[in-house]
Amino acid sequence: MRATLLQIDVDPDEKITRRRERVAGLVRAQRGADLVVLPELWPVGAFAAEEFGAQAESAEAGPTAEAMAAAARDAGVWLHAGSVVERAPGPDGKDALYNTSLVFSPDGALQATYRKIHRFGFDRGEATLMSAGATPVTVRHPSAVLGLATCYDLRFPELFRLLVDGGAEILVVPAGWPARRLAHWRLLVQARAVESQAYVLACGTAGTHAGVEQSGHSMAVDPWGEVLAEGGTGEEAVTLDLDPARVAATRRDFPVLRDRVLGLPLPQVR
Ligand SMILES: O=C(O)CCC(=O)C(=O)O
Repeated sequence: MRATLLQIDVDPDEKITRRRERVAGLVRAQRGADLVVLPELWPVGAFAAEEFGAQAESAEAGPTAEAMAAAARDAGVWLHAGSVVERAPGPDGKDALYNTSLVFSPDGALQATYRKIHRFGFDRGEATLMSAGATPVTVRHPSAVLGLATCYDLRFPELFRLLVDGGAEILVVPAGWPARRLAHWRLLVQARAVESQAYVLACGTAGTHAGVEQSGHSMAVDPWGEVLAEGGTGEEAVTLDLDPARVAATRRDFPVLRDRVLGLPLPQVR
């Protein structure tokens, strides 16, 4: 299985309409890949909070969804199109924003959406402007089950446990990770692969937007925790071959997941 992570430079001087066209062109150039992955919020920029409202769109029929559906169809590839700022009714029926990932099959059909569960920013940015998703999502690709997570989700292993329990073999993580915490990124991507005994495909952005330098360093890690491919800091396509059968083989030969003990009580301070 051939996968390509498209590490996009989110340049605030590039118009979003232009970036959409450019990224669609990059996806179209990936004919022959089995899976193409884009980063988190690449149209607007993960830290461009002041633009989230103006750039919010429908996850099913917005300009990014339409451009990415067409690009996936033209290239004949499965496409994890990263995420967009989705505008949709919240649980109370009022207008809400979500950080929503989109996955397309090669016929251009939207196979899955995933609303980021853990919002980043503490009391600012995404954490205050966006609503949280509440549903872990897995997607059946012809070669493997994909488990979806987004950026800050990487810090929450309990989500990845649920994805593994849901059958995930390849964990796909679009991100807009700051360069300041590159060491955390590399460690967490590898940790999620080792503990899940799964591939992790983690696709970040390049460049600096809203004053936040992005880490780049998109990574593909195998179920043993080995880094198969890693990007630099600029825009680039990181391509690698992976063998989904290695997930079951690793879980069989080193059966850590089988040894989980569930339902333990909370410890009492003594
Ligand atoms: O957890 C981090 O350090 C970065 C997370 C982040 O940038 C995000 O989720 O957008």
